[in-house]
Amino acid sequence: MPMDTETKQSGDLIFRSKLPDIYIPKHLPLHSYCFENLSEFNSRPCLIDGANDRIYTYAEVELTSRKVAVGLNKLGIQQKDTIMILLPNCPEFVFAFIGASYLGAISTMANPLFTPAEVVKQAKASSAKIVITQACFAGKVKEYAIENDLKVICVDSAPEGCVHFSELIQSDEHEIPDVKIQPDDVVALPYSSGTTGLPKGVMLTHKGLVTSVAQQVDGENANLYMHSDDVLMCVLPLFHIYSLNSVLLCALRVGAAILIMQKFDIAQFLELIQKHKVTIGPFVPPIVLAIAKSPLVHNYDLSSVRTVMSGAAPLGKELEDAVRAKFPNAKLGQGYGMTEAGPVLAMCLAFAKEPFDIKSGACGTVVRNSEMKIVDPDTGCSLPRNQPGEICIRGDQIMKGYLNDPEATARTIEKEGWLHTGDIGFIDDDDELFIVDRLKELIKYKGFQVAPAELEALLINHPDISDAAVVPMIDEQAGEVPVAFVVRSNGSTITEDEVKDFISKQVIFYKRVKRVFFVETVPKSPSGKILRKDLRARLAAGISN
Ligand SMILES: CC(C)(COP(=O)(O)OP(=O)(O)OC[C@H]1O[C@@H](n2cnc3c(N)ncnc32)[C@H](O)[C@@H]1OP(=O)(O)O)[C@@H](O)C(=O)NCCC(=O)NCCSC(=O)/C=C/c1ccc(O)cc1
Repeated sequence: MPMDTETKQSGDLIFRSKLPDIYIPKHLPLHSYCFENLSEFNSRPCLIDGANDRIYTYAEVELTSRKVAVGLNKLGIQQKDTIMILLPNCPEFVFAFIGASYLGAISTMANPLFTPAEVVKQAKASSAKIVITQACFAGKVKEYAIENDLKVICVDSAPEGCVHFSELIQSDEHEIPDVKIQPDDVVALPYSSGTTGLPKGVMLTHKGLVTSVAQQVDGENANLYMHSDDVLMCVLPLFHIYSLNSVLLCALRVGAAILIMQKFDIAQFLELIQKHKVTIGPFVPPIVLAIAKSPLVHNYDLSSVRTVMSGAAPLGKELEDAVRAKFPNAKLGQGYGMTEAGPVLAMCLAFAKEPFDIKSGACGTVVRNSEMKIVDPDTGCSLPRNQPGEICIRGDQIMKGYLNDPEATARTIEKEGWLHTGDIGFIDDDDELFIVDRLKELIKYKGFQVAPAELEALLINHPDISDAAVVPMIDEQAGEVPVAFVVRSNGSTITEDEVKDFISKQVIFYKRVKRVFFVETVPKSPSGKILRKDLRARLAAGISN
């Protein structure tokens, strides 16, 4: 029976899920919640390492994670300390994250392909006490580790001065310290720039992540139905919240198998789907595009796949339709997430155990045990159905705030608990959410965040550049790429290639500036805010140098 999904509360029009609220055991620490039903699937596969077919059962994963907790503790990690996980997808990522949770410690995750400066910035900002990485990335933190007495743990081999991960696992799991974890304690600290500014530590709590996972996979009619016979493709990086939450944590909760792939390669990807009979594919639009375009797809049997989910960036209707044909037995739909929102705000109801009809182009319906409103960005007034405005969400799943940044937190979460997403969308007559635009500055390259402010700060550091603004440019492969509008210093003849090289040396590949446009001035509001809309309009109109 569909329930009333729209209510009025102190002048606000509030939208809720079509699914009834459920009981969520939000008093449990994240690991206890994930492993609550462990006895039902102890001997089932939990992690499958796609690189070598090694299988870790649920019992093994739980035990290893507890041993790692003790091992970390022996290296000095205590409750509320932060560890940095600087790893591509691999079983050790999971052991480290869950192990830290057992200790009441916090994991901050970073892309191992970050430049040394980017890694050190996050390690410093998060006060990480240990870095867990691969030997080939250890050099990125070597100097910082020596200067700050940080321990570096490597999962493969241990270069001089590093500890081998296997040492952590040698501990006796019974020596786990008896910590009292509060629901509001932080467990994960991903970095995101939110609606404006530089990347900030997003404090996600035990209660927040338990709530988010429950909103997806718990309840009689789960919104994102999965079970212990499912095999999830884990190709999206676990260092971002999409994969960490909607793949790893959701799968652990229901006892599904997680097929780990370290790097996306279309042939290997299709091979792994066929070989391990993957049933659920949480993807992003560039992967959907690769599947839609690859002639290899016809050589593989993809009939095991029953759910194809796309998130982290908008998926065009044509692409959605094109990929539908490739998965004969799959339901295709979108989820909508944002790191700060815990992350899932809306989920496709065609994925429910008792599915609903959905429209292509929608990014789901607001999750249960949660409230959504659409507000006029100018007046702050809430808007009715079919009228686009800023999407706001309220619920136990949202972040506790930004680490050490109460001002940015206050700008993002209102006193009444509403989190502002910076995305513009509307809810239609069938409760489906459609995103149509973005208020926030963020650029999304294949679902990776690029903060314009970060690149602008680097650009104006160059002596030949007096001002700069960075905005997204539409790109078929990546969705968006960062491009820069640059004001040369007096007399400077700096070229586009010189500017690009200057940035490339300092940032990870997806933050590289793809085009540079030289301008006389950067358009700004009277208060000095860059008028990004004007620059985006100039790009759309076709600018040339
Ligand atoms: C798998 C993708 C789609 C494609 O990968 P790719 O084909 O390797 O292309 P890339 O452009 O990413 O990487 C290419 C470059 O990186 C290099 N590279 C690449 N991985 C390697 C490597 N492991 N070693 C070494 N070199 C490498 C590669 O060599 C190459 O370098 P270069 O040739 O110099 O450009 C990749 O872009 C990707 O993982 N994107 C997704 C990012 C992501 O997870 N975002 C989520 C953010 S959080 C969020 O928005 C939440 C939303 C949400 C929504 C719904 C929900 O339910 C929940 C949440």
